[in-house]
Amino acid sequence: MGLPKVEFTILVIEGDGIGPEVTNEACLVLDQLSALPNGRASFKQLKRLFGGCSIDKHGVPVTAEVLEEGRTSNAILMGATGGPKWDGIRRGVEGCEGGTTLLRELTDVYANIRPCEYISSHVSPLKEELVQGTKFIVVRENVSGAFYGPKVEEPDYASDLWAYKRSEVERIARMAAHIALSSASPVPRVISCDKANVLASSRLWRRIAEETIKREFPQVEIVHQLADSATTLMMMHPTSFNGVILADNTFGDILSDLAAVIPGTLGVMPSGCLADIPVKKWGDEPVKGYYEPIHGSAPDIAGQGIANPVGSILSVAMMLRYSFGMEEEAQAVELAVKTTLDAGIKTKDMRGSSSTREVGDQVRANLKMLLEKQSEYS
Ligand SMILES: NC(=O)C1=CN([C@@H]2O[C@H](COP(=O)(O)OP(=O)(O)OC[C@H]3O[C@@H](n4cnc5c(N)ncnc54)[C@H](O)[C@@H]3O)[C@@H](O)[C@H]2O)C=CC1
Ligand SMILES: CC(C)CC(=O)C(=O)O
Repeated sequence: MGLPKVEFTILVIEGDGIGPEVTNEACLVLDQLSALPNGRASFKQLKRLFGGCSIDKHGVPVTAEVLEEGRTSNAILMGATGGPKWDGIRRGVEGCEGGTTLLRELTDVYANIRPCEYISSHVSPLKEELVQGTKFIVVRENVSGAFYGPKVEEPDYASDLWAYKRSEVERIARMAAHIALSSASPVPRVISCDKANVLASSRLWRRIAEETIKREFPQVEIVHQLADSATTLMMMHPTSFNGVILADNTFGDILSDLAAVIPGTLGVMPSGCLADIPVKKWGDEPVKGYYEPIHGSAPDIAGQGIANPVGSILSVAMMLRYSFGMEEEAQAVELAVKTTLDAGIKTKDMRGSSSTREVGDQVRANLKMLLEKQSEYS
């Protein structure tokens, strides 16, 4: 008899629009891993309302009970929230987006890790020779800056305070250096993007990021790039960003969505928000993480069964790696996705004709074979 499985509790927030469709495929991957006779972990899923569906039922985007489950669970898997129905409710934490920022803040998931790798499927609007070989990871500060500063919202005046403290920049710079030294990054290099020519918060950002990385990670190169010209360079020479892009909450959000042009669709981009440096190996204390595809609720395609579940499934791979130290399982999920896409099983956004469910089914069929092979050799 093998060792008893470790049970992890996952708060699952399917959310709105395509959220439930893509999250369902990712949850089935977790079920598949839980059911493995010789697997090392099982995943208890708490499916809860959040965002627009919670507003409709409870009048708030997130209830106190769900926030508490977010705080106490080992990890969170999120679909996406929001949509035109709730666009009018956006002040404070009353709206869908406010619920999301509140949960991020409460769980202190300060580092949003957003990998971008070129997947050859000929849907990138950029020339193949430009995008080939692109591999970078955006490390975005996730719980401060303009998203969180006090807001003034009057009929004829509005403002958002875009502020950073030394400690906030230090910890995200450490995370960026850590990721730059991991196997996720092709080179030990951090490209920090800011607007130090204009914004005071960016000047602090640049100075502290540079000091922290030079002092604590001398083996990591740090370079700086203004965030506006970074957008042009990213489209003209994507591989010049290979390594880690470090950016604050606002610039990181924009640069990582822009990065979706490289694979050619938002639908394949995963992300993880971490509350600490990732788990090094299986058995270490889990690191709290909040995982979600980077896309939104895509109301234009919701309910049609054509949403791409790849970003959500790859977010589960990130959860396995970064929160639980399950590297072999994470790699198996990633390979199962790659094999599925290489075989032409793709949704419409990748010029395929498969449904969300067909892509998910094929990923799980491939994963089954890969896990069986892994267990033969272990
Ligand atoms: N984390 C979250 O909950 C986020 C929520 N949102 C919310 O989502 C709503 C819609 O926002 P948009 O700006 O339209 O961004 P979006 O990411 O939902 O959609 C942008 C475009 O990408 C396509 N797309 C997105 N995900 C896809 C997938 N998995 N498969 C195939 N195509 C996909 C959509 O069809 C659309 O044409 C808004 O209410 C926004 O606030 C936006 C970003 C993040
Ligand atoms: C709070 C989110 C809905 C905004 C967003 O686009 C993000 O941070 O990913």
